[in-house]
Amino acid sequence: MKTIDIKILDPRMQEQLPAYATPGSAGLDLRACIDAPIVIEAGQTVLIPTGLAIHLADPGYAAMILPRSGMGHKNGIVLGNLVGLIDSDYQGQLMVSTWNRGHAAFTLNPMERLAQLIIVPVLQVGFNVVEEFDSSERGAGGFGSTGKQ
Ligand SMILES: O=c1ccn([C@H]2C[C@H](O)[C@@H](COP(=O)(O)OP(=O)(O)OP(=O)(O)O)O2)c(=O)[nH]1
Repeated sequence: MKTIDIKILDPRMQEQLPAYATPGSAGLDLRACIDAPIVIEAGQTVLIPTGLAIHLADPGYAAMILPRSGMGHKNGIVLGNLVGLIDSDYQGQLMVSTWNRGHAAFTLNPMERLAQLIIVPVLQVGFNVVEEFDSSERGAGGFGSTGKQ
């Protein structure tokens, strides 16, 4: 398993570093490193610290912050930026833009599992400017152009 550098910015995270819940898990839970419960009103977005910083260092990787399914589906707690993209050279604290898209206030408790982090491979590309592309079966068709079935 690849290892990456991590800084523990909040001592409470010492005992609960993100870990894969099962051998097949893709995501690492991120916790709300807050000192007291925060009430997030319906429609409100708040930036929540995680107490952690990572440095992927390799431009062939990125990290993404995604909602937790249960929090999103049951409580309407998703991400204000929909997906958080963590650059390989970012060394600051991982922050979770937390959006209550639901219709009721939600109380976020200290150290509650809030979102999840996945590490993904990334391909950086250069551009080859052309006038015409080589032809392809799809061409410019999109947005349902292949029909409903
Ligand atoms: O949910 C997020 C999204 C981003 N970041 C951090 C890591 C990322 O590498 C950095 C910049 O993010 P992004 O490039 O998406 O932000 P931007 O609004 O385009 O600002 P910048 O000009 O800093 O790139 O902020 C987080 O901690 N949480």
